[in-house]
Parts: sequence; structure tokens; C-alpha cells
Amino acid sequence: MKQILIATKNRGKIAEFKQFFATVNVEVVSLLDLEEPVPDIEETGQTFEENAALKAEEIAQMFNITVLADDSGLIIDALDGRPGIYSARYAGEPTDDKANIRKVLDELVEVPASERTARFICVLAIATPGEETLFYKGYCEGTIRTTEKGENGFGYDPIFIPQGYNQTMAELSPEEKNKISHRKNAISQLEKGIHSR
Ligand SMILES: O=P(O)(O)OP(=O)(O)OP(=O)(O)OC[C@H]1O[C@@H](n2cnc3c(O)ncnc32)[C@H](O)[C@@H]1O
Ligand SMILES: [Mg+2]
Repeated sequence: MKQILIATKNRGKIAEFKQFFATVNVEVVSLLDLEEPVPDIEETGQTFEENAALKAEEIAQMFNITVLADDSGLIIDALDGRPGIYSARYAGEPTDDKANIRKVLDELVEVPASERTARFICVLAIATPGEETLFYKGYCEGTIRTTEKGENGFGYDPIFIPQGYNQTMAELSPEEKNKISHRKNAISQLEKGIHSR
């Protein structure tokens, strides 16, 4: 079976990539599967593209193979696009999903329902040593609830209601999320060979 190394330590992402790639018979290997632990890669970029490239290129160089990386996050209009590239560490480090959610909800207390629009973004970077890195981008539009709901998924899923739904992303089954998510939409671009940069 073919394998793809994904430069992530996020268990939520890994579970989703495993589902996507199972349909094309590709086995997903992540940084959590390696015998030698890989140090955390500093995400010093100013854009999702830069951070995705940093992760993909560093691991590709390290193992001299093609590597996929995912840099993603939540963009909230009423917060001028925050948490954005800082989504993982919005409430500080180490990453704490619950604290991140609390911070976002606190910042939005006064914001009325009609102004709680947001979108998830996922930028995938594919790096191969000696070749130009390719990028694929996907979005998922929605709104931010005032309280958490649902147990599935990860990150900001319990407060994000995808457009056209009345449940949060965390109330959807993994299969349902994987049909509409930003990550799914980025993978579709990858499958179609439509790179964004
Ligand atoms: O860098 P890696 O190791 O891949 O893992 P990470 O969790 O640090 O990942 P990012 O740097 O891309 O930060 C993305 C954050 O955005 C949020 N996020 C991304 N995709 C999400 C999704 O599908 N559902 C909910 N939250 C998501 C979540 O809080 C992530 O921690
Ligand atoms: Mg990260």
C-alpha cells in the first residue's frame, strides 16, 4: 500500500486524513508514528501558506521524501480575522482547545447573531526535496455559537455552525464533517490538481 507522510502532530487532523486517504488506498503516516521523535516546528510564518510550507519542507528535507502539511484555522469577521494563523495558540501555549474556545466566546459576547460570521480555512502544502512546493486551499463558511455544543471533531468545532446546518461541526458525525469541511475542500483541490500558488 502507498504511504503519505503528513507533517502534523494533531490527532484530530490525523483521523480526518486517514479517512480521506483510505478511499484511495493510501496509508497515512504522521509525526506521531515515527520512532525518532521529531521536534516541534516553529510556526513563524505570517500566513497559512508560509506555515504550511515551513512544516512540509522541514520534514521533507529531514527524511528526503514527499511530505504533506496542513496549516489551518478559524477566521472570525467580527474579530478582524482572528484567531487566524494563531488559532492553535490563541489562549497561549501549549495548545488548549477549551481555553481557545473560551477566549473566542468572551471576545464575541456583545456581538449579535447576524455579525457572528466566520470561516475555517485549510492550506495544504506538498513539499518534495528539490521541487517547488505546491499549495491547495479550502474553506468552510459558517457562524459562531454563543455556547459550546457537541463532542466530535476537535479545536473550534463545538462553536462552529456550518452554513446550511443547525448543528455545530462537533455534532456532525466524522463522515458528515468530512463531506463539507475546509480540509475536505482543500483535498478536493489537490485531487483535481488545482493548486492555489
Ligand atoms: O501544526 P500541526 O502539528 O499540524 O497541528 P496544530 O494543531 O498546531 O495545527 P495548526 O498549526 O494548523 O493550527 C490549527 C488550529 O486551528 C484549529 N482548527 C483547524 N482545523 C480545525 C477543524 O477542522 N475543526 C476545528 N478546529 C480546527 C485548531 O484549533 C488547530 O489547533
Ligand atoms: Mg501547529
